[in-house]
Amino acid sequence: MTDALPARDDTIFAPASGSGRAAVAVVRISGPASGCALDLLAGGRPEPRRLSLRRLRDPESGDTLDQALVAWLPGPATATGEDMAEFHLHGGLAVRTAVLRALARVPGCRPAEAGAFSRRAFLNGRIDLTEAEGIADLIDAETEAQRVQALRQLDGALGRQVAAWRETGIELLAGAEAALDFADEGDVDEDGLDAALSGRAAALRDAIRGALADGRRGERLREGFCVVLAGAPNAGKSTLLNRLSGREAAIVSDIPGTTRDAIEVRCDLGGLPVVLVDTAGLRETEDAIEAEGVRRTHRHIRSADLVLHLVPPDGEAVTEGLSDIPALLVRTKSDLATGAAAEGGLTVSAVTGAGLDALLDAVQDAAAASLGRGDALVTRERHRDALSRAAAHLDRVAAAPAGFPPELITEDLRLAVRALGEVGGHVGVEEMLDRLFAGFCIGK
Ligand SMILES: Nc1nc2c(ncn2[C@@H]2O[C@H](COP(=O)(O)OP(=O)(O)OP(=O)(O)O)[C@@H](O)[C@H]2O)c(=O)[nH]1
Ligand SMILES: [K+]
Ligand SMILES: [Mg+2]
Repeated sequence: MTDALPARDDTIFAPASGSGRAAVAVVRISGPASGCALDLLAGGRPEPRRLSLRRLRDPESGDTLDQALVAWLPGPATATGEDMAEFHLHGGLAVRTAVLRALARVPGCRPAEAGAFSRRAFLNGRIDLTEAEGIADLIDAETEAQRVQALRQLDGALGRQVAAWRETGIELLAGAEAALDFADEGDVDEDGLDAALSGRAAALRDAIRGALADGRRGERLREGFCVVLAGAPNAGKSTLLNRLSGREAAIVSDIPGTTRDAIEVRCDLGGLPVVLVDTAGLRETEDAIEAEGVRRTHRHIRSADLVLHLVPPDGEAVTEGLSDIPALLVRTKSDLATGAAAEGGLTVSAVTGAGLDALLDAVQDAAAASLGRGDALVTRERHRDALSRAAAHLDRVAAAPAGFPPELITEDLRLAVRALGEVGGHVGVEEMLDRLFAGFCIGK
């Protein structure tokens, strides 16, 4: 899997649960001194992989720190691949602080930095990079669809697929290198191999490009579907934002030009993450600060997934800069509207609440169409970049004309395999080639 790395001889510990007051707080330890920490604090190592009740004592003073459930998890079949221990403490701040202070005095133990447990799990080959990212995303998941997507990645959906593609790439590379080595000896039919090779490279390229052609919905789901509220000053943008988010996030007044800085509110719409952005009203203005606000509004509009274009009863639609972005016309302040209803769009009143459910349904539908339900393979720009490079190299192999220098073909295959390896964090190609060549039977 990963290249051999020197064993880490330090032991790390950290609270694994939140920082507030709670019934239980979990402290995890990983590294060679984990067992020693149990010896010193809990009077010994209990039966492995079972929670046992122990009195925890300060190793120096002998004072009781807590009555806690402790677990002894000898490596390497642990989350990090190292010896581990867990303390399930009473969740008060003073208990936690006392135990962490005692652990810091165990020889070889030190507090963990952020992500240190997952980092060790990766370095010890327990998880690949995509699974590490899945853990991070699962912890950050705020909505149901994000949870599903993170769990799928943690489960290895992306890692396994890319590993299979990489395996195919390595086979192609091994075949091409063998052809290169033995071409002059007449053992391998070079032309036959070329045709098969370019066909297989094209198939691999197509599979990768197929996964990339997903409308970036995995990335969008991590970031949230971005809905920008735009329109003329006093159209009622801030009032609508407050109403939709259920809190007074933005200042509302009857003075046009109230909002200058964009205000973002994250919300959960039927399990989908949506970011609502209130913006400065669009108009020509002499006020330098408001003008900067308007420039920012245009920037937000350009990066929006959906624009809610708000128009009050007496107002006109602002068209400038809105043409290429998916937009929904929203007629505001319907409680004030007199005369015939205007044509087109949705009609709402932030004051009476009329039309808000229909508006939320429309936004949710747009978000669902754009985000999917967490079944995307690619969830980060990092994956997209590496996979795109792999596909480009395979494309060159597939398109190479007859008689193309075989050294260049193998180089492109090597780079494709390397790019695929980056996704899971496996970059050492040589050792895999050695293994493959060892079983590669050409009789030499
Ligand atoms: N009657 C009624 N008044 C509304 C409604 N929505 C907003 N208003 C009023 O319209 C005025 C402007 O509202 P804002 O929410 O500040 O408008 P805005 O679009 O954010 O304005 P700027 O930030 O200046 O661009 C305020 O006095 C609001 O109380 C509504 O649905 N009905
Ligand atoms: K206003
Ligand atoms: Mg406003």
